Amino acid sequence: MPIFSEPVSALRSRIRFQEPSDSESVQCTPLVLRSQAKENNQPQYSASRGTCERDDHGVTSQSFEFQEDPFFWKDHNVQVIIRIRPLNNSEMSLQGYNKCIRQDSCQSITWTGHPESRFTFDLVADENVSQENLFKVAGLPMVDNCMGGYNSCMFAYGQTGSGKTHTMLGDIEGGTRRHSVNCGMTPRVFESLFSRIQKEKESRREEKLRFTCKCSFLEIYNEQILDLLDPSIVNLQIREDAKRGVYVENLKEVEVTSARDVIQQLVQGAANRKVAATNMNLASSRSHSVFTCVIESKWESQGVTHHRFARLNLVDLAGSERQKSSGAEGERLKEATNINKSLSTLGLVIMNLVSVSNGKSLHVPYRDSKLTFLLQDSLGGNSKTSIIANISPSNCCSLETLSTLKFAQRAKFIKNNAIVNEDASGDVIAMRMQIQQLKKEVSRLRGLVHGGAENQENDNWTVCFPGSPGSFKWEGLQGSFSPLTSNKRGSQKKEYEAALVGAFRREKDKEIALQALTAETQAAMQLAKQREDEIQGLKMRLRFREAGIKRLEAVASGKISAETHLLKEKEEHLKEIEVLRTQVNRNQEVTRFAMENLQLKEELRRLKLFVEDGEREMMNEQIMILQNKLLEALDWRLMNEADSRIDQKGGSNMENFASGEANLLISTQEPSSPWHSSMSEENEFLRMQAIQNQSEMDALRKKLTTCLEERENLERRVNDLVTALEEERTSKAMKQEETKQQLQADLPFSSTVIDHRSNIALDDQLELKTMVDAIAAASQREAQAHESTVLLAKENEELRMKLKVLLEDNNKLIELYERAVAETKVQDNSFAASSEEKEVERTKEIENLEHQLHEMHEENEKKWRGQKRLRT
Ligand SMILES: Nc1ncnc2c1ncn2[C@@H]1O[C@H](COP(=O)(O)OP(=O)(O)OP(=O)(O)O)[C@@H](O)[C@H]1O
Repeated sequence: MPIFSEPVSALRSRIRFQEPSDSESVQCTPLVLRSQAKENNQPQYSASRGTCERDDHGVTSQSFEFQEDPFFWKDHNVQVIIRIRPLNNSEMSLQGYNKCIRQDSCQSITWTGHPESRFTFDLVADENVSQENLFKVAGLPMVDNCMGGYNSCMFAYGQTGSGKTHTMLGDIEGGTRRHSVNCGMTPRVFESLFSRIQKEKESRREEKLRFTCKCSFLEIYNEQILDLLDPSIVNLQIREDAKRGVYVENLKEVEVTSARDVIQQLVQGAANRKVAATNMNLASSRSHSVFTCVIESKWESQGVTHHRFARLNLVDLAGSERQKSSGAEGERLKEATNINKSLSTLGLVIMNLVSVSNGKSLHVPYRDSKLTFLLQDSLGGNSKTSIIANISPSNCCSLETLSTLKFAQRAKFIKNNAIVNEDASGDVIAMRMQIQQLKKEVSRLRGLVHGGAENQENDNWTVCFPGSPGSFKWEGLQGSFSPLTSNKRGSQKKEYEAALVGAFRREKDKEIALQALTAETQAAMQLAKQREDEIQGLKMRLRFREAGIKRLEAVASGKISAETHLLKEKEEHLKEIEVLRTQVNRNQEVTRFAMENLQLKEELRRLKLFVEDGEREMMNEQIMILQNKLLEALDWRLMNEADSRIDQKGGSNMENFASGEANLLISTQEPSSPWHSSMSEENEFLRMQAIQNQSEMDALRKKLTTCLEERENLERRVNDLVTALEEERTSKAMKQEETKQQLQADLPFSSTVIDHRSNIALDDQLELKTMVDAIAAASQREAQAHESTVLLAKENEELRMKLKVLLEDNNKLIELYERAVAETKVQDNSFAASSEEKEVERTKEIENLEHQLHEMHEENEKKWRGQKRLRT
């Protein structure tokens, strides 16, 4: 029953608190009545930790105080609040008052399913918390943040029908909260904002404080951005640049000067929103809506024009839903798919942000959905973000509630880096000043490092951040500045310091390298000098030789005596020895060693420095970090693979989303995705197992053949023995016959003949005994053969059973494989085709094997029967 583009009816159902006559509406249950009673100061009775109340149905529940922490946003940039809505009619008719949650304190809640899980958040708002109370706790501080120049964002998350629109928009028909108790967060925020603006303007009149507020309202429907303030503009594009950051191109911006203006825009935009009836919600938002207001202020102080700005995003997300429960079909189903997909990306972004804040380096897939791309700054960026996770307490929504609680739990760990967006002067001037001051800062730090005096006077500088008009003035360590800018400044300072330390380290390295080079040059010069010395030595020796020759000539001509010559010779030899000795000392090899020694000394010195300066520890740390990164990458891969498998098993994406945490990892499943690779790996694994089974089967077949051969041999042997026995028997019978005949012929003759006959009988007896022994041995052998045949038959049977099990295994594998192949078929047709072919081949092969086995078995049986017959 689509209610599309019906502004009046859609708007009515959307922005008004459900009328009591509506059968599907959330009723003013006793709890709601209690909440109203509370607002009317009606008496309640107190429990130890909160307020204990009993409703008309006798159900007792505890109420806990819902109060803001005034210092929360000083130390935090992300706040997570759980809002429990009252049970509605259909839930009560299905599950009565049975609830899946139990609130334990104003911050903790227990999911009472199996196993019980306890969650802690910044705040838990039970069903008694009114719209006004929620605004005071969550909305007012956000207004303060915006006024202080912080980008702020509030988004409502939760399953369909959990109360997101009620929280963010509520009843806006009446205008502002003065008119309706159910008026939601957005109108209340703007009413408060404009009254603050008015007050500020009045109190700072002399500063010429001016405010400009521009608002826009968009929805992301089926991954398309539509302008709710101008529905004729469709499919808008998100852009990103250094100056404006992330923005929607051509989105209509309307200047607003009062809360009434804003509500007018809200009413207009809400009427254009895609709303439809589902089983879970009569007026279910089928899109994510983002209401943005940019608040700019300018004032003058001490001759400087200040410029501050803040972007306020109020987001009403579409609810996650299970097709089963929501009964989505056709267009609704397509919407639900897109909603769940973008919510999955949101979940993944949050999960990765949490990992990143834990020091892991992961890619955050902001661009995987329009929602996350647009909210990039609000998630892990420059923003103070409040997340309201809406849940239903009913047992009917147990799994969805658990899923929302888990999402909220993760979101708690997101770390944003919110800074005041303030600019004290023009960007260019500020940047020039920044460069100048940075230069001064560098020289100052250099001076510090080289022991120079610290120049405190030049310690003031201004930093401007590209991409936002914000800048801040560095006033030195003693300067006074907003504590809210100090975070950013601190991190910038740290970056500069890190860069500087890096530069100094490099400089130091260069100095060390220079020293090493100088040492090498000195050594080379020494070597050159040594060469010169060597040449000198050689020249000297040459001169000695020449002098020696001349002296010998003189001795030959008798000019000098041989004795004088020898003395002279001795003298010169001694000199030469001296020269050679010095040469040996300065020998090339020795020099090389000396140089090496020098280099080693240098290396040693460097290593000592390395250890002393803690460089070794640093490097170890770096190695550890790299190792951790590697492990994380592997973990991530494994996790993706596991999740892809879960996705596979869990069926459709939407059902998965509602049924647990794994749903948050569902990605677009592109062919190059980890899911695909894990499928291929699984296929590969199955293929390998099939191959292994095949080889095992081959081995068994071989064993079977050997067994059969052995059995045949044995049978042959038994047959031989049986034939031998038969022959023996016949020959024995023949011999006995012959003896008998001979005895009959010889009977009438003499006693010697009788003696001779008795001798023959003795021989015969001996022969008979030998034959009996032989027969006994043959029978024994036959019995043994029989035994081993029985054993072999048993073994055969076992092998056959094993083969059967293997075949069954193989069939199972083939089944698995076929399923995997069917799933990857769409992405890889060629692969599927080849898999099918292989499959057919394998099936044939298995059939063949079965056939062979059957034949072998039959053959065995036959042989066995034959043998049995033979034995009997
Ligand atoms: N805290 C609450 N107190 C009273 N009524 C509530 C509360 N929260 C939600 N409701 C009612 O529950 C019904 C569904 O709420 P709502 O439309 O805000 O859900 P939703 O989360 O925005 O759903 P969807 O994602 O389908 O758009 C509405 O009639 C709304 O008035």
